Amino acid sequence: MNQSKEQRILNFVLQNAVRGDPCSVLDTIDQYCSQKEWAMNVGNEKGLILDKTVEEANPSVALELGTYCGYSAVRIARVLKAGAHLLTVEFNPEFAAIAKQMIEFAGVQDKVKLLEGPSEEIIPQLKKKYEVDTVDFVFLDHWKDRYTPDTILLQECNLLRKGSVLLADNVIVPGAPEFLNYIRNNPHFQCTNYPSRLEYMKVADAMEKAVFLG
Ligand SMILES: O=C(NC/C=C/[C@H]1O[C@@H](Sc2ccncc2)[C@H](O)[C@@H]1O)c1cc([N+](=O)[O-])cc(O)c1O
Ligand SMILES: [Mg+2]
Repeated sequence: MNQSKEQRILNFVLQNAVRGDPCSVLDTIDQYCSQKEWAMNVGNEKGLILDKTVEEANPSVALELGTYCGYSAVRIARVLKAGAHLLTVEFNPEFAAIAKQMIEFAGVQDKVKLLEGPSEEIIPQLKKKYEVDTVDFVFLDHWKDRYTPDTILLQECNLLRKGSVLLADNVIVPGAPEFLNYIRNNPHFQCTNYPSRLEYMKVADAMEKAVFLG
């Protein structure tokens, strides 16, 4: 049975990146996806915005919705302080298996917990089953029509605290217009837009940061 694109990306990393070196894994994925096959990793340009936002938030507990191949999980984990950890949620078992291997190859598995299942089921389990009090940083990069319901669910589950930082990918392409409308008109969030470009393309995209005000 011929391989999936995601399997080809993982194989290219296993054969070309340096085991235990997260930057090498990121560069190798970016090389493959810019030269051989496009894939929906956040990429290096928006990745720099992600890096800066995570460093500024300096989270103890970070949450990612939409693991895909694990590119942003590796990207986030590599800048987390000692003792901090990332919970990343993926519901597609094939992508979860790829991401698990990617995370382990990068050597950040001690900082990352991959939770398999849909975000709408996992989020309500975070407190009791995964012993989370509140999340300090959330990266939204899953289905764009889930950004708003999951942001509401995070609030309903009391998982946000004053100062929790949300960062949403793709608010221009593919776009998340309903999320932008929700979050920018919500007095409990302070929003900032970061114009950038779609990964591996000369197409405009942007990320939206939303700080929860309590
Ligand atoms: O569609 C995009 N992303 C959707 C991502 C989806 C990822 O999250 C889960 S869905 C899920 C995970 C957890 N819980 C519920 C659902 C999928 O299995 C996939 O791993 C996208 C598209 C483009 N583009 O240019 O077309 C560019 C991007 O940067 C993108 O992020
Ligand atoms: Mg994205």
